[in-house]
Amino acid sequence: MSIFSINPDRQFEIIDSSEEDLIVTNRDGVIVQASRISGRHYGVTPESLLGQSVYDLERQKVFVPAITPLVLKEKKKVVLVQETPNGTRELILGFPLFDEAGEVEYVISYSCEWSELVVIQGYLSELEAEMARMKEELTLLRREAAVPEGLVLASRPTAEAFARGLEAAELDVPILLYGEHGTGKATLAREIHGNSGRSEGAFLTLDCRTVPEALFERELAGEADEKIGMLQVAEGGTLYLEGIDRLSPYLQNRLAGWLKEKRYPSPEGVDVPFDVRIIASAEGELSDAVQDGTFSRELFYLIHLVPIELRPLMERKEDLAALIPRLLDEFCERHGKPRELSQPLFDYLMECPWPGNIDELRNVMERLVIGSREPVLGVDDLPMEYRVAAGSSLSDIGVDGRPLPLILESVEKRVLKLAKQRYKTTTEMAKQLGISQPSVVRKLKKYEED
Ligand SMILES: Nc1ncnc2c1ncn2[C@@H]1O[C@H](COP(=O)(O)OP(=O)(O)OP(=O)(O)O)[C@@H](O)[C@H]1O
Repeated sequence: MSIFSINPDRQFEIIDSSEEDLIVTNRDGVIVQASRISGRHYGVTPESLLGQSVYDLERQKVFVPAITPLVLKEKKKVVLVQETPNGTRELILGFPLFDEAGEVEYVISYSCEWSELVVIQGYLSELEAEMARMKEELTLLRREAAVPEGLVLASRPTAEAFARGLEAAELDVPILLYGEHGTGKATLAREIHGNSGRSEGAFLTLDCRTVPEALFERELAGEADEKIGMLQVAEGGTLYLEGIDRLSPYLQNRLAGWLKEKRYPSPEGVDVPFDVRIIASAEGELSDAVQDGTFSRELFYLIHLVPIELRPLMERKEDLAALIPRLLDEFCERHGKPRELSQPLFDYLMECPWPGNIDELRNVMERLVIGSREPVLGVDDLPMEYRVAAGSSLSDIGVDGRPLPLILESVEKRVLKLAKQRYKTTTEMAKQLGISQPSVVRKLKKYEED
C-alpha cells in the first residue's frame, strides 16, 4: 500500500493553480477542493461541486460511478472509466492520502477525457513503432560495425562461424577451424587473434601441409644459435597450425605431448614452458580421422574444444553475391580498368561450383578484369576453361563407360581448340589458361597428333 504523506494545504495550493481536472474529497466523501476546470465534463462549475457529497452526486447520476468510495474501500489507487452526463467517457484515477494513523484522510481524483487518452495511446503506439524501428536499425548498425573491414559475412553460416570465433576469442582455449581450401579459415584465425587478449602478441602461421617432416620440430622449437623457434616468437600470442590433419602420426604424437605439458624441448635439450594459443585448421571433421586411426586421439582432444566450420562458397550464395561486385571493384581499381558485369555473367558466376572457394573466385575476377577489352564484362570475357563450361554441357562429351582420364582429355582438347581459335599466340593462350607456354605447346602438339 502506498502512503502519501503530503501537507493537504500544499496540495490545495497545487490544485488551485492546476490546469488539470483534479478533485479532493475528505474521508466522508465531501468535495473539499476542485481545480478551476473541474466539473466541466459534468456540466457544473467547480464552485458548485465544493461541499457536495460524492455519494449524492453518484445518486444524481453526475459521477457514474464515483471513485472516492472505491478508494476509501480499497485504500489504494483506483482507475476507472466514467460516463459523464454529456455522453463523454472519462478516465479517472483516484489516490488515497493517509493520516498519521494510516487511515485515508483525503482522496484525490484526477480525470482526463477518454479521447485524450486515445490520442495519448496513439502517440504511444507511434513511439513504440519508432522504438522498434530504432532497435532494428541499431541491430543492423551493430552487425555492420562488427563485420571486420573488407570481409563479407552476408550468409548465415559465415556470420555464425565468425560470431562463434569472436566469442571464443575471449576464452583462452585452442580453436579448431575446418573447411575446404580458400573458405576463410586463416582469415578467421587472424580475426580471433586480433580480438583476443593476445592481440598484442605475435600471430604466426605454420603450414603443416607443406613443412617437411624433418623441419617441423625445428620450426617450432628453433635451432641452437641459428634460428629462434616459432613457439618462442609467439610467446603470449597465437600460433596458427594450418592443415594439422596432414601431419604425420609421429609429429601428431610429438605435438600432442608438447601441447599437453605446455612445454617443448629446446635445441639445447631443456624443457621450456610456453604460453601460446593454438588455432588449428583441417580440411574435414577430424572425428572421422580419429575413428580411422589416421589422426591422434590425444591430439584431437587437445585441440577439439571449439570446432568451427567454414562452409564451401557454393553454399554461401549471399556471400558470393556480395563478393563478386566487391572483388570486381577491387581489381578494377588495382588495374585502372573501370568495368561492369553483365547480368548473364553475374548469373553464371553465381552458379559456378567454385571448388577453390574464395581463392578461386578472386583469381577468376582478377583474370576477368585483366583480360577484358570492353567496359561491360560478359560470359565471353571469362577465362577459357570457365567459358567452355559455360558454353557446353557434359552431355555431349560422352562420359558413358569411359574412364575419367579419357573424359578429362577430351575436355582439355576442346578447351585448347577453342583457345587456339581465339588467341593468336601460344603465350596469350598460356596466360588465359593459367598454364605455362611450354605446356600449351606440348598439349597442342599432343592433340594435333591425335
Ligand atoms: N569472409 C570473407 N570475406 C571476404 N574475403 C574473405 C573472407 N574470408 C576469406 N576471404 C578471402 O579469401 C581468401 C582465402 O581465405 P583464407 O586464406 O583465409 O582461406 P583458408 O580456408 O585459410 O584457405 P587455405 O585452406 O587454402 O589455407 C583470402 O584472400 C581471404 O582474404
